Amino acid sequence: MEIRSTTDEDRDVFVDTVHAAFGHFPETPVDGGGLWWSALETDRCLLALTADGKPVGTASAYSFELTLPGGALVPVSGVTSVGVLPSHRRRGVLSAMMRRQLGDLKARGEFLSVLLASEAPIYGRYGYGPATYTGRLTVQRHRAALAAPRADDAAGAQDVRATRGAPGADAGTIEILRRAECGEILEQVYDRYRRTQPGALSRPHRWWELRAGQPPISPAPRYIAVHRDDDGVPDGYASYAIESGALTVDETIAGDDAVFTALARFLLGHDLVSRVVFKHVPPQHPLRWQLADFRAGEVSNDTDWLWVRLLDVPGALTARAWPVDGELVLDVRDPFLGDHGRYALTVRDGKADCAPTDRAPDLSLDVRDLGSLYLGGTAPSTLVRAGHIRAHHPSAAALADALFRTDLSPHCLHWF
Ligand SMILES: CC(=O)SCCNC(=O)CCNC(=O)[C@H](O)C(C)(C)COP(=O)(O)OP(=O)(O)OC[C@H]1O[C@@H](n2cnc3c(N)ncnc32)[C@H](O)[C@@H]1OP(=O)(O)O
Repeated sequence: MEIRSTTDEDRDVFVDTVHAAFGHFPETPVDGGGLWWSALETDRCLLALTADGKPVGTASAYSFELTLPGGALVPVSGVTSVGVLPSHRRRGVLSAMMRRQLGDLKARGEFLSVLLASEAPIYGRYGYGPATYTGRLTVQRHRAALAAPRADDAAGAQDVRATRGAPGADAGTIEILRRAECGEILEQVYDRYRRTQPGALSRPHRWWELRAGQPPISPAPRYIAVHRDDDGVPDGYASYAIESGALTVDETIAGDDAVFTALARFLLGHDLVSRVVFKHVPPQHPLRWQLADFRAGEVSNDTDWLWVRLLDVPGALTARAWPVDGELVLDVRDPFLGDHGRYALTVRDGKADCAPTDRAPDLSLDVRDLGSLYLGGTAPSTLVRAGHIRAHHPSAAALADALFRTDLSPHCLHWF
């Protein structure tokens, strides 16, 4: 079997092979763009071919920027379009492609790779661990009143007042636009948002230009509620559609919590719908707590989203910011790439130094588990309790929890 990168001439073969691997028939072109294949970077696509030249496997990667805890923006590969024809599965084609791809990424000097997994059992063996999580919040519209905030209530004991639809309750304005009327507003608002949100990925201009991906990028019909601040500057949007009595929100992008609340209040106030479904709500999002009736919101589709793979442990650990000072010795195994390293992580004033050491380890872990911890979305103590990470003394897990924690939970809602 041969694995080689593609050229522009291979594009149709590559896309046909991906479709066949996923059990789809070839797509007919969509008027005005919208094929997410259009954003593929040909030189980052791999084809696996049999000895007689038949294409049987595909893998690719997009060039994104990832926001780390503390706000550093780093280049990452967004692995995608991974597929093997049903006729050639379980013969090691994927493993061969992953080995080639990880080698290529390291050779490019990248220290992180990310992906969205079609099935959870596939990618742990290649060193990827689930690192961000997401869910869907469904709110019954007739129970959707938001509670008034209590933080500034000096008495501290007043009853919750329902404020749904209360005029002037939120600062700024909301305008409903059609997708085609939005110009570059969505791209600009999204870009400002993702730079401050750990775990968020850039959406390169090319994606918006080509209308690649899912709403609100794609040409699928959607209403867009654009929020503007008191100076008229757009600082949030929600993309949504109404069908069969349900208002479904693809994504709510907000510069801060107050803008999110204003958009949520607007969406929850719609007549003629029985429920409002917010997709991509991260765990512990305050919206659930803002409902006057806590049980009016039901969380479903609670699942992993972004998986992270460290390609260079010191490079990755020194790139993110750290919330407290401390020292931790990590013994990290990377079975797929045959690597093993022991590192002293020393954090001072938010920055880490990470150097090889032969000191006794605090934690022993697989690189996939380090991927899960890296963005702060998974507590080390959880993986110790699960039996995946070994803590060598009683205080190791608590120390690691304090170090890996982030002020803002990581979240990613880009689909690729
Ligand atoms: C980032 C993305 O693009 S996600 C999309 C992934 N693609 C899909 O889901 C499309 C449909 N599925 C496929 O195309 C294929 O089944 C693939 C790509 C998932 C696997 O390709 P294969 O060539 O069969 O994998 P390969 O033979 O290299 O398997 C390697 C190991 O993974 C295991 N494995 C592969 N696929 C799966 C799976 N879906 N579930 C559980 N284990 C799996 C194999 O059993 C094997 O285990 P072993 O090393 O212990 O023997």
